[in-house]
Amino acid sequence: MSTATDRPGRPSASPILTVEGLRAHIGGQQVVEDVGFSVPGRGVTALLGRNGVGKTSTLKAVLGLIGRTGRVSLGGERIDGEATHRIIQRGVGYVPEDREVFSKLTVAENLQLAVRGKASAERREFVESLFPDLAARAQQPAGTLSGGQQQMVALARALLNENRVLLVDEPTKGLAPKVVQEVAAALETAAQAVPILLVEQNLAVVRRLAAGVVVLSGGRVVHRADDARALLDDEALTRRLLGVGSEGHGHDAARSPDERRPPARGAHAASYTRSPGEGALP
Ligand SMILES: Nc1ncnc2c1ncn2[C@@H]1O[C@H](COP(=O)(O)OP(=O)(O)OP(=O)(O)O)[C@@H](O)[C@H]1O
Repeated sequence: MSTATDRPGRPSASPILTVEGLRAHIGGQQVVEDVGFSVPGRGVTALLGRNGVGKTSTLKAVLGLIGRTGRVSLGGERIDGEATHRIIQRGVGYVPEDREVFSKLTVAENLQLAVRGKASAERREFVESLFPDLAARAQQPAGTLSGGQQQMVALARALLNENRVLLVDEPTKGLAPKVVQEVAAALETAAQAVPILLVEQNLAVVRRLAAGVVVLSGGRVVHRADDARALLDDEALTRRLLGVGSEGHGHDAARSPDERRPPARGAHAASYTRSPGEGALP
């Protein structure tokens, strides 16, 4: 069933996903400790933090892919008691960090396998307009695609379904600067149709896409704000929370003409966890 939050141009701002007191463990190790935040019913919310602070684990805990306790609500209804496949059926789309395409299957087969029920013609057209390259490569084995093209397949799979929220884990990781911009553009358009919780290490992409921001450290939320740019504009705070300054990482096109400056060398590819800087963990 389609929902108001799921239709392009008709989003809702009330929280679609709420997480309270979330704790999760992997092999006996506590990796998420008392995490709480909410994802508004529109736009992109960034989940940030240095390497190993629990971002991926938080997404997996929401989906019930790892052992967890706490409350997870989708559109006000508890889903933490449900199995992962039910949570996904309810409309929580997941684009994992490693993309997980079926390499021997074609692009078309990868997309067909992912669709729950039947995608509407409107939705197929929306996805095709976002990723025209995939239609041209429909019969190509997914394993022969570039990393960027595989990322497009992973995003297309999630977008073909009528999800109420998407959890997208490091979609630009390892991609060339030009492809990073293509993936960011696709996410920007996708976010008009479905709210996104985005784990992303490229701060230029965060600046371009994110409205709200949640920062983790040591499995806990250490910063939460409705305005991601307020964090990124605060050089000292960004350095303290993420270990790298935001200077030179900003998406130039997103700045006013007065603010524009030549990008720092490697700015588009820069990620905060690759250059830890001198900031201490808060
Ligand atoms: N399969 C696993 N087995 C054991 N420990 C794990 C496993 N996966 C993650 N961890 C540990 O859980 C903690 C959180 O990892 P997680 O991948 O959630 O962090 P992250 O913030 O997403 O990191 P990154 O930015 O590097 O992807 C880390 O200490 C990590 O070593």
